[in-house]
Amino acid sequence: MDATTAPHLIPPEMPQYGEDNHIFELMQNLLEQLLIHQPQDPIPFMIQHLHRNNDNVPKIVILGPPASGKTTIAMWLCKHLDSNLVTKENLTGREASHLAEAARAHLESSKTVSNKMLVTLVKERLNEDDCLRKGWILDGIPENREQALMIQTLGLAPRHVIVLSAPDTVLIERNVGKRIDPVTGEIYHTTFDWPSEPEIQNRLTEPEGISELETAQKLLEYHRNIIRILPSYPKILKNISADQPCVDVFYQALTYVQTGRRCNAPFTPKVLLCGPSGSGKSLQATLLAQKYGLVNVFCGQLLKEAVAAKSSFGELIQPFFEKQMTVFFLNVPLDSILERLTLRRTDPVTGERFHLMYKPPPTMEVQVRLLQNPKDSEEHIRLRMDLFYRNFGDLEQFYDRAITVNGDQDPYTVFEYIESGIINPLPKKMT
Ligand SMILES: Nc1ncnc2c1ncn2[C@@H]1O[C@H](COP(=O)(O)OP(=O)(O)O)[C@@H](O)[C@H]1O
Repeated sequence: MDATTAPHLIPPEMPQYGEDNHIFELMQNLLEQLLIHQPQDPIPFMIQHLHRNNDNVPKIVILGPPASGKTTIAMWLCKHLDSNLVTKENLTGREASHLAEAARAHLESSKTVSNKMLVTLVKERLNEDDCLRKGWILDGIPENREQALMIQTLGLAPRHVIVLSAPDTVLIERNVGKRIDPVTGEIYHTTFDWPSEPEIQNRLTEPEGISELETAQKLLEYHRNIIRILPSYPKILKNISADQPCVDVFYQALTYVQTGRRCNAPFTPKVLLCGPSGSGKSLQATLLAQKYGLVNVFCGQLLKEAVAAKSSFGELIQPFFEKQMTVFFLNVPLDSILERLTLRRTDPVTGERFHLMYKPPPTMEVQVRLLQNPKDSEEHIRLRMDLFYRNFGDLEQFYDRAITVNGDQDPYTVFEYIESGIINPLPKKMT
């Protein structure tokens, strides 16, 4: 809708309040819970849910072939996030649960636990107080599509699903070296992760089913099932290569689960692009404005307009500027800027812009009439660049959350960086 013809003037503080306090997500979560649980009396249910204040606890599923490191990564994540690890083994091993007792009996007689039994155990566990308060990490569950659908129907929705992958040959070889500490449950490896304490070394046991043949059989089954599970989680999946050191896998998993969930709340990105002239600010701003329907405010132009109209434009837009903004600094070395700007030309007849290297004029006729802006001379560019960097020192201090982006690459790669920085503000700097 055209804001100037809207029947009411909506003060910018209103949507801003909603965004700052995550009102949309809060309401959406409440609605989701109401529809799943369908309480007789919705109001006390909503009050109880709000008091519990657990909408943001970890709800993570880790999937992957045998020996991809699911349990190792899940344990590390649990420690780091202070959450609860839920595995098939600890579900069936629970002492206090009649259901687990039945599952154990079943396991002993037929070597398997039915889908229904496993999912009911999952439901029982995830609804326990510690899982409600601190969240959960499901390791290797669901194992097949039937379980995935049953879990979904129960309203148990993970926020993040991580899929570890590695070539079968690596996994078969890796699994043979797996060892378990029977006291702590920690997982070790004869080559990759051997404990230094002799006491632990001596008590490590070799788990069952890790021979080459057994792992190969499990791998076959995994590949058959996984392609039918993944379509259940189209928007929350993250594939991570497990064929790299454990710590690298862990940090990628941690970064993923710590990034905010992409939510469809109406959200207005507020972005400030800084960089010397020629660094690609205008192009990136235009791309962002097109994709997100934003207003592209060219500061220079804005100031000119404000002066011309003698309006208090500044006052009007101030509330937008004072609030949190994501600030990106486009960093491009002087040589590239010189190449970009000194070869820039304008056609005085049509006003169209060309670049002698990247966008040459279509005909000789156009080429001979092209003009160069005097400001695009090397001397002028060096001066402006110098001025920018002298000022940028302050700017960076002022916006301590500024993200530095390498602007010396193709514009769509730069755009992807900026976009992911807006949607999932990362703690790390992207360079
Ligand atoms: N990225 C990795 N690189 C090398 N070894 C690993 C890696 N991840 C796990 N391991 C080792 O591989 C074995 C299997 O790991 P585990 O976490 O039990 O896998 P899963 O739960 O997927 O079967 C363990 O001995 C573990 O120490």
